[in-house]
Amino acid sequence: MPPQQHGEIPLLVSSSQYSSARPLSNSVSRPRSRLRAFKRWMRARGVVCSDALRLDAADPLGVHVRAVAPLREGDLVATIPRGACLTPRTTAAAGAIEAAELGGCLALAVAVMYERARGAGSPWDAYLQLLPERECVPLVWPADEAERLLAGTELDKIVKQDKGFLCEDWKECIEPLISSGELDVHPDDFSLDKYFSAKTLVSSRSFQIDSYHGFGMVPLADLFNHKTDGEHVHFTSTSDDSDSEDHNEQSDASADEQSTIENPTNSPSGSRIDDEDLEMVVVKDAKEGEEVYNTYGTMGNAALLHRYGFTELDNQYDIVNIDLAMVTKWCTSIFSSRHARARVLLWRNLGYSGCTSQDAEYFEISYDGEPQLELLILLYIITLKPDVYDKLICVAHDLVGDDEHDTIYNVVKFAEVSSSTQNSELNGLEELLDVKKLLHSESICSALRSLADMRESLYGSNTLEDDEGKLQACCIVSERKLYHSLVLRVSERRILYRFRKYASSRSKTKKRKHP
Ligand SMILES: C[S@@+](CC[C@H](N)C(=O)[O-])C[C@H]1O[C@@H](n2cnc3c(N)ncnc32)[C@H](O)[C@@H]1O
Repeated sequence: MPPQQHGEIPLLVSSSQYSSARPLSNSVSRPRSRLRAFKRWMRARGVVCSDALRLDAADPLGVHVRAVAPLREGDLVATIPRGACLTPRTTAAAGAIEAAELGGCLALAVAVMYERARGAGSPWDAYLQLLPERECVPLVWPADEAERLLAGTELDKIVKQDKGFLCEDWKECIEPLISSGELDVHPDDFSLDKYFSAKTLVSSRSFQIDSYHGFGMVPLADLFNHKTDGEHVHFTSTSDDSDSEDHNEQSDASADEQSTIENPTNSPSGSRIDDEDLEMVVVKDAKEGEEVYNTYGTMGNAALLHRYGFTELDNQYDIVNIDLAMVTKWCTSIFSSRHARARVLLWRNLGYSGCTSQDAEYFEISYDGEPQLELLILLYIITLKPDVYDKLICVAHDLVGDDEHDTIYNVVKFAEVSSSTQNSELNGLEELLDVKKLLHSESICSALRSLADMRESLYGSNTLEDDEGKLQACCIVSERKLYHSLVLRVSERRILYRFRKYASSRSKTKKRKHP
């Protein structure tokens, strides 16, 4: 078989099928009659959906929205009263949520569990009936499957960590709520399992509404599928000047602090309430018959799979990370541990660091295989000759510039002058100051290739071509977890392929110019 063109694999199904594919189990629980009931519910709750849109519940795919007439930029296609949204403020559990001082996504998950438990008695029953029991995100995949399918990927270990944190939240916040008796719910309706299910819905379909409501489920707005850089509509508020609420918000705590809508009315508890309707506005024309997409933000496949349970082929926002721990491991395979510690320390003293998340520090490799500048600088410092390093540590503080580029310019200039003077081999000022070239020396490029190999080895013994073959043979609908985990693996390994190519081409260019 000829090798695959990296970065391109054929779509296995049509793009509209791909966009809204759901496992069969969901389709069984969401027949079209539920869609009809939801439309009646929308009318009763003042939710207005333009006649130019059609809501489709195509079995076995999920709900998606289609244009039945051409849509033009600026068209208003939906209005949703804030009161129709299910939020920690609008739920009948609002008092208990406030008393327990629950906030953010946890508060919304309680609201969802509570209204689900009320069944037909809930004002959101017809809406909730339309939602899947749970979104197929890795959090709710069987543990052994998640471990096997995500091994080596950016989501490896994260799912286990998530589960740990959510179990803690449940024990600390939800169990006491059940035992307090304040909500008068059956414990089964607030079980850990139900909490996980609610969390998947919150992570995949909630929006930050405003400072009064916080996170909420926004009926109708949450029926649009996502397309990276290809959305037709934005979710917004008439009073939201910043236009910041155009996508589903994430479940991380930082999202709690995001800017919200200015509210003109005061609520009893002091917050100001905005009563203007939320809106969906067309931002890009759509043809009759086209699926109408929203955007959930620009993110790589790991984030898409983590929060929403799907991936996109050839996603330009994809990245692969190389842990600092992996860099030090590579370093100690060549130099001593003392060397590794000292060089990392100097790098830090120069004001550099990697990206951080929880307890990990890492470097990003972009979609086109380019490593983060901080990694190149660290490798430059690691590979400095001992005498240059000795001189550098004495003046490190004086070399710290206004930004990372200033600093690296100062450091490289100092290091090159130090080594060249000693060898009496100055190559001329121009050569000295070509920082980019100096950060791609043969030794640094060789380190990059070793790091690519080390990162690649995390995927196990099969090759990228093996994964590509499996992906082509896999069914997006009946093998959803396998399909999306393969897209994630393949996308990441293609980045590593480009990363290796990047390292090889840089060192070759340098060799040709300076034989
Ligand atoms: C906000 S909902 C969108 C409406 C959803 N299709 C439904 O059936 O209700 C988000 C979920 O839709 C699905 N989805 C959205 N965009 C998708 C896409 N481009 N490809 C595959 N699934 C997508 C994912 O399951 C995601 O968690």
